[in-house]
Amino acid sequence: MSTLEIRDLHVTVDEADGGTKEILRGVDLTIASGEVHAIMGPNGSGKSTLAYSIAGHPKYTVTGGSVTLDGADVLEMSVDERARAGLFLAMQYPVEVPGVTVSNFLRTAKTAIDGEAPKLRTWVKDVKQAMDGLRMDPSFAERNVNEHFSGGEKKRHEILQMELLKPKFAVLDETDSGLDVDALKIVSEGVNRALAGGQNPGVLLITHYTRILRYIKPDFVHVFVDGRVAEQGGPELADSLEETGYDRFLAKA
Ligand SMILES: Nc1ncnc2c1ncn2[C@@H]1O[C@H](COP(=O)(O)OP(=O)(O)OP(=O)(O)O)[C@@H](O)[C@H]1O
Repeated sequence: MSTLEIRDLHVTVDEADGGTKEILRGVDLTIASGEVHAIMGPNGSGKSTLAYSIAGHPKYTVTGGSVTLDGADVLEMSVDERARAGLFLAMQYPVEVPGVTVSNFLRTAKTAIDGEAPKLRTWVKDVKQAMDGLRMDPSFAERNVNEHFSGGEKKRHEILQMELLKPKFAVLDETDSGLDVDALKIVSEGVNRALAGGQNPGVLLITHYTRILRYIKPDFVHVFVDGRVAEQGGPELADSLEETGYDRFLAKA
């Protein structure tokens, strides 16, 4: 059983004109193994900034608060130390890695995270099984990471990574964006397989739409407004947001 704890997190970003802007203004969130937490909120409320801050993106400066994984200070860790500690972050805009195939990338990542190369025979089987589950053509493994990937291919590739790297905690930023109805189901099934797998990960799922929550059942829903959690509840909160929108939170902010 692991816990990812975010306490009173404040984050600023450097703006192009040389100024700084505070985006996260005191985020509190605790995620335990096996829990799915959905974060919903209006555009620009800071949801992706939270994901980037947990990932250690250099553009975002933590000015206060803490992020700990089983008590260890995540903010003190380098980006690769965070991955080795068991954090996985699937970003809204993944970068292209020309010259590195999906197959090489996955094996290198797995080796770096586990501290030893995976046994070839089981690894090849695991990759094939995960790709089959996500209905990915085997030729996909020989393509360069994210190069000319369609929106749906990027999302499948992220979930493929999550299934194979077996993190303790996964932050999925808009995994549902750009997916057709069939792909949404396939990708959600991949997340559910990872949730049911031995690692029992905790998941932070950033989304605009409740449709993905029909497939991936959240234990908690957090409404993110103006850089902090404005309200939390169970899955029924997502349904009420669908009907009422964010007006009542924006009025308070
Ligand atoms: N690197 C950056 N430079 C300048 N401003 C930024 C940067 N990153 C985020 N911001 C600003 O911070 C605010 C929060 O952005 P963020 O992307 O975290 O919101 P979001 O809730 O994920 O939005 P969306 O739902 O539209 O994806 C926005 O006003 C955005 O313009």
